[in-house]
Amino acid sequence: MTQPIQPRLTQVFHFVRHSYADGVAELVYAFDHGEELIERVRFPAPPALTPERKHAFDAALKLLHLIAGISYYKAGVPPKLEVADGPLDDATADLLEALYLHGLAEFAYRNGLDLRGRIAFPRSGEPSGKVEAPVLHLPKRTLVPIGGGKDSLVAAEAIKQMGADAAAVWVGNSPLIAACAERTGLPTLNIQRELAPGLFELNRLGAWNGHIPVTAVNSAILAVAAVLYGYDSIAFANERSASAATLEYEGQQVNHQWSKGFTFERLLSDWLHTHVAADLDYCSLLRPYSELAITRAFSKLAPYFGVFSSCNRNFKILGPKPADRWCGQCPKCHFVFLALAPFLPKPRLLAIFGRNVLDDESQAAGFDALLEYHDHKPFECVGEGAEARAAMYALSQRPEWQEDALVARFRSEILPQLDASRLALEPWLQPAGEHRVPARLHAALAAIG
Ligand SMILES: CC(=O)N[C@H]1[C@@H](OP(=O)(O)OP(=O)(O)OC[C@H]2O[C@@H](n3ccc(=O)[nH]c3=O)[C@H](O)[C@@H]2O)O[C@H](CO)[C@@H](O)[C@@H]1O[C@H](C)C(=O)N[C@@H](C)C(=O)N[C@@H](CCC(=O)O)C(=O)O
Ligand SMILES: Nc1ncnc2c1ncn2[C@@H]1O[C@H](COP(=O)(O)OP(=O)(O)OP(=O)(O)O)[C@@H](O)[C@H]1O
Repeated sequence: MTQPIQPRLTQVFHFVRHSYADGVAELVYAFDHGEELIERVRFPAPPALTPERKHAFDAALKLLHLIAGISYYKAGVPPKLEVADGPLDDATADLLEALYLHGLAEFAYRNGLDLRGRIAFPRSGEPSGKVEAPVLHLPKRTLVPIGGGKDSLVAAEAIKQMGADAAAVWVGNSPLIAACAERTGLPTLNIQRELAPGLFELNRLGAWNGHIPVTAVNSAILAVAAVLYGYDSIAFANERSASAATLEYEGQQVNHQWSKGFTFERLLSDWLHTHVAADLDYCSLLRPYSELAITRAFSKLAPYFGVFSSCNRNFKILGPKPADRWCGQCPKCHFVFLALAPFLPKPRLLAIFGRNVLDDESQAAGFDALLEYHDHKPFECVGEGAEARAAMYALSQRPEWQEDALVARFRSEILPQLDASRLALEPWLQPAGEHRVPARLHAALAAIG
């Protein structure tokens, strides 16, 4: 019998092989000479792959193998990476090294590790990355990923408003996401993802564990899906605030949401244009918008109020799910409550959450972190500190909120220490900054503002 492997003591992480047959992709990894770790991604009702798309499909699948490996690599972070397929061109290695370094920055920070200089994918020395991949004449339709929260529903409604041909797509088996996707009224596509069971065993044996950039994994899965089913665009719902770091540590920015940020969006969209198809666009429809602009847009989408949730406790793979859609205790519950409050009648908001989080003194520390008051922003998908302060300030000026415990505390204790000229809500509602939304979807972008 082979001895179980001690992940933290391993020397090499192997990208062993990947394959695809009958709608099932198998992604295989191993540490040293340990047992194979096999992740499976299941694409429902797969159409036959046309010969014109085969090359693009293989390239997208290979990237998925390399990106999804991050869940397993992090268990041991060994010094060497080996790719059985052979070394990578520079553009591919650059993309992966950026993803593994920055996408695991929170993981490294919280585990007291420094991954700088440690992550090197084997390189062939081939520059590539400049020449466009062939045009595949993909059908003009859009995959709209649904995450169960407000952001993707705002994006889905904007796409519907412009009358674009689109499907609501999600990865995994969350019934909550399924209910949101169905509520959009768009055709749906549900892709299943099974992590290698061996990962949970490695965790039990004391593997390194922590946050991974899951949006990158979902993005790579959807790139494969776009080629397989025929979609020319993938329109995520990643907001402008996602590019802002959670904290800075020894000169390195640590961003919980790195793979939701604009740097990753640019890297992946360029890579897809040069390695998969010149007419496959990857973008975020919400990139120019702050969280507050998005919550304002969402406040008009009442049909979703009874089905959506941004509370990530709903989306755990293992263990029990919370009894309520909103746990009311976590940073996401705190932030979404606060960010919706300026735009919804108070009774409506309390009905969504089933409680008044801002009138609960036991949640003070959580809100302080959101406001970056005596703490840094939480490691979660929440807006910028200045954005949270603007929302809290707006509530502190409104009679219906002023007396609630945490708003009253803000008025008396925190507000006197702030520069009042920087607390206006209005500037946060204006679109700003770069985006990668292709021209044919610009009408959807405009529908949000
Ligand atoms: C749902 C959640 O927040 N999970 C994070 C949590 O995981 P936990 O151990 O409490 O339970 P499970 O989710 O059931 O995971 C079990 C173990 O499986 C491994 N794992 C899971 C998914 C995956 O894609 N890769 C994995 O390796 C991992 O070892 C788990 O322990 O804590 C974990 C450790 O900090 C996080 O890794 C789990 O986060 C999930 C990957 C996840 O889906 N998180 C999203 C809700 C999330 O954080 N989204 C970010 C997007 C950031 C980005 O750049 O993409 C956001 O919304 O800001
Ligand atoms: N399981 C999933 N399958 C496909 N896409 C997903 C999944 N989970 C999240 N996403 C997508 O990743 C992006 C970021 O997710 P995020 O959780 O920020 O959005 P959300 O769930 O729509 O909104 P909220 O910020 O309220 O949680 C969104 O485009 C979302 O649709």
